[in-house]
Amino acid sequence: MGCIVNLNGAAAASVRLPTPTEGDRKERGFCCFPRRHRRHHQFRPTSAPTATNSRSHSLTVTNEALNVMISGAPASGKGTQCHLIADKYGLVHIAAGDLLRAEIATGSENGKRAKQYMEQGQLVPDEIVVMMVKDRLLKPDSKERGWLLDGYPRSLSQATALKGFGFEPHTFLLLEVSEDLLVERVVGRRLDPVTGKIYHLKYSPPETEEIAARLTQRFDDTEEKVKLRLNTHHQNVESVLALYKDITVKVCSINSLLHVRTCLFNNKNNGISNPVEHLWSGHHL
Ligand SMILES: Nc1ncnc2c1ncn2[C@@H]1O[C@H](COP(=O)(O)OP(=O)(O)O)[C@@H](O)[C@H]1O
Repeated sequence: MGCIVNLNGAAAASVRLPTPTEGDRKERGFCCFPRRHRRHHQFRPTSAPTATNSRSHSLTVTNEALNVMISGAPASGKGTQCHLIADKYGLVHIAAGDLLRAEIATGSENGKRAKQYMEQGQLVPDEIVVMMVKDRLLKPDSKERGWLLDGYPRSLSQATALKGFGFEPHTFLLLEVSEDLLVERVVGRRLDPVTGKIYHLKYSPPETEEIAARLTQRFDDTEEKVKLRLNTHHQNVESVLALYKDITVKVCSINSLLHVRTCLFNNKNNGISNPVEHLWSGHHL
């Protein structure tokens, strides 16, 4: 079994962690980091250590920050999970799509080129994306706090490029949701440009007429474009997985960190042992 890490943040790397009992795991949501990456992490807990079991194994303190990659199809719940995970561990959330949209907003040549690909639901060429992500990962906050890289890599060449620059994740999270559900979520998804809140016309409608009137839709959130993006996603994820297979954790249809923890805990041999499709309510995009 890999290194046990409590995703509830109840134990810190600066203490000797108890070996969790079965009951501990169920109650507090432990997850397993794959054996190959039984590295020494410095996790930043959100609460004080509580466990004082004498049967202990140690996590040596180093200055190494936690580095996580997360991948999932459009509307698979990545945004929600990223917010929760980054918040929990104090990680810098770096979303490739956000970096690209920011570039588009500057009106630069790279931004204009990127937009053409994004409108087609295609991957933006590596020469634009790779350097953008690399530069962001090199910023001091990413190095100091650790990072949660969202939506990158989406191809083997992107993964290999990042590896070549010396960036390696400790774990690769893959969210898996059925295609029908994804299309429905994407097509009904709306953004409130004032608050930044995401709504769904059917599952999570705006609270007032005033909010409803100002909602916007992402230019690539149409059925046609999401299907293109889904195809691209499925084609590319397999090759990326090949590179990270030893550190991949698959998570099915989740809508809260609790469910991520459940899936992480139940993950065995990189397979899916706890599909929680029924837990998905569709209310959290
Ligand atoms: N790593 C990447 N490589 C190439 N293109 C990307 C990458 N990440 C995002 N994009 C482009 O930006 C678009 C929007 O990405 P994103 O915001 O992550 O939304 P989604 O998860 O819905 O695809 C993608 O459809 C793609 O065109």
